[in-house]
Amino acid sequence: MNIDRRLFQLLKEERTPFILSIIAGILAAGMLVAQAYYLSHIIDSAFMRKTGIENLLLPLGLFALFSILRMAFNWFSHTEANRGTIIIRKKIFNRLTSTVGDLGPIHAKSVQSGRLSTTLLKGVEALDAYFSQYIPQIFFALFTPLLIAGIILQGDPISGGILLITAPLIPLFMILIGKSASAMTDKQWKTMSRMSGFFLDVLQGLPTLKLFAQSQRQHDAFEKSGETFRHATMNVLKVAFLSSLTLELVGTIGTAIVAVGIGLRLMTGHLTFQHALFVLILTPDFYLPLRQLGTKFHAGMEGVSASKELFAILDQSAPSAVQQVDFAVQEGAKKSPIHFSDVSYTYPGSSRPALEGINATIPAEKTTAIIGPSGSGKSTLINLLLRFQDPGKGSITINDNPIHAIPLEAWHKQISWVPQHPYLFNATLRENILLAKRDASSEEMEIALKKTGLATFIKTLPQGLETMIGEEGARLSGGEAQRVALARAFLKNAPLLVLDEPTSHTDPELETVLRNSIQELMRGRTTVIIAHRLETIRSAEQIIVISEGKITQSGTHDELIAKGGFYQEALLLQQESVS
Ligand SMILES: Nc1ncnc2c1ncn2[C@@H]1O[C@H](COP(=O)(O)OP(=O)(O)OP(=O)(O)O)[C@@H](O)[C@H]1O
Repeated sequence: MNIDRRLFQLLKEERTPFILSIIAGILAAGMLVAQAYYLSHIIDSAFMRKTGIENLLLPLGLFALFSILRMAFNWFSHTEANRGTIIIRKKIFNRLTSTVGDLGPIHAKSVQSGRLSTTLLKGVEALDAYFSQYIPQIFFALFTPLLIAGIILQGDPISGGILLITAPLIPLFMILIGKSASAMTDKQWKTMSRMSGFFLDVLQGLPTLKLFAQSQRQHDAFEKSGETFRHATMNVLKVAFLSSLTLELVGTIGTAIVAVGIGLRLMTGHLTFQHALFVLILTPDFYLPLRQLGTKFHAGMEGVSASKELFAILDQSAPSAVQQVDFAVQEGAKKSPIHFSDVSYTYPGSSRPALEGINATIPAEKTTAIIGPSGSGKSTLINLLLRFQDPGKGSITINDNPIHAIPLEAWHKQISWVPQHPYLFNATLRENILLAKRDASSEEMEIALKKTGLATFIKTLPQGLETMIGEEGARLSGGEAQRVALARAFLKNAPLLVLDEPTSHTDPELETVLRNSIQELMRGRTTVIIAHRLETIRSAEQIIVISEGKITQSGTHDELIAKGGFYQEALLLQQESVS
């Protein structure tokens, strides 16, 4: 993977602002030469030839004009480069978020969230210096010295020759130092993203660490990780300073040689004062873009290192949609059963399938309860139905269409999902509920709140529906969060309902509210529920028993009781625990 080529590809897609930036930068270089010419002319006329002020007015005016123009071109050049960079940043961020979205929550869970967020936010930010500074500087470092050398060569071949001989030393040193700088910046970036992942992990697991008296150990580990990062950063800085020093040295020595040469020829009368001054003014500006290229190279390096992780995300192919069936025209789909035909799924990196040879029919507008021991594959089955992952083998069809041929958004519109631990955003309660239907009317909202028993709870909140509920719903109990998820499902009013029945709420009053809400929600919908309560299981029109990734039993409550096996045993256990 050639990163630079891929970054250039991004640049090519948004080239206009960069072309404008480079043209403006080149015009600014032209203004610089004109400025130097008029400055040397003014000084020569005023001090050597003692010209009257009236004859200096025009050159002074032109000098001021070129100075203003140079500033304007430089400003425009920076603005355009920044504008282009913002467009690229936005584009790459959108591509990344849509790839992460397409890869689904299973992929997001499999990577450290701290590391992922560092890559998405800081990684994209790190591209700034690469595009807005380093790339335009490559062109300025090529063009400006050539322009200046070309002009100096015409009137003073010796100075021009010195410039042309010393100039290549700068890129040469840059290449030599750049190689080790690149490896060090890579290391620094990797250490930083690893440290972010570790930090978030520790932060999220702090209560657990405290309970197991492990917080000091983690603190030490974090300190060690910080030290590694400090070390990596110092190494990068050392190389950057060494590089600056070398480039400054070449520039200064080159300027000094030109100055000595000019001085000698001035004394022997081989050069006019004005021309000598003109060359002396321009010489530092000959080296400046080359030296700046060195500095900007180091600033851009972080972007190159970050882009390796960014492209690694973009390269992960999202599950492919075979043939996009227009779900909108599939009117009958709402009332159609869903068929699982020989479905198998193995998690990436796992040697054992989580589901194997699943054949089942989910009847339309009826309730199917999924039961089975922990780790048997219930959630995996639900994830396949939700298309968080696609089956490795076999197919899931509705109305004769494989569900993965339906556009993902259209499929998700048909489903309400109520997980065990619903995700709540750091927003108001209203915003969290309206996530299901942005344009819900106040009547719809009222009904959803009433049906989930949230209406009474909201009255106890200081700001009612406008109360901020904190990150991951920090201010809500597990039961309240579940009710928010149910309210979302009521608002969405989708024909397919996928539920993971709550297990952990002991308050009998709340349990009755939740159960009644769920029962009402299930009415008239195709429901798949990972069921834990006897009552829910018993009232389901179909029960599917999963064990070790396979369907071991299916049927109604009475049928399964008659057959014996896991269902009957689990039922007996539950009854015993209740009594
Ligand atoms: N992201 C994952 N990567 C690898 N293996 C996984 C992943 N998620 C689940 N598994 C494995 O797949 C199998 C089925 O897991 P699944 O979560 O579907 O079980 P479950 O029946 O829902 O369990 P529970 O009732 O405890 O929630 C288990 O062996 C589990 O270890």
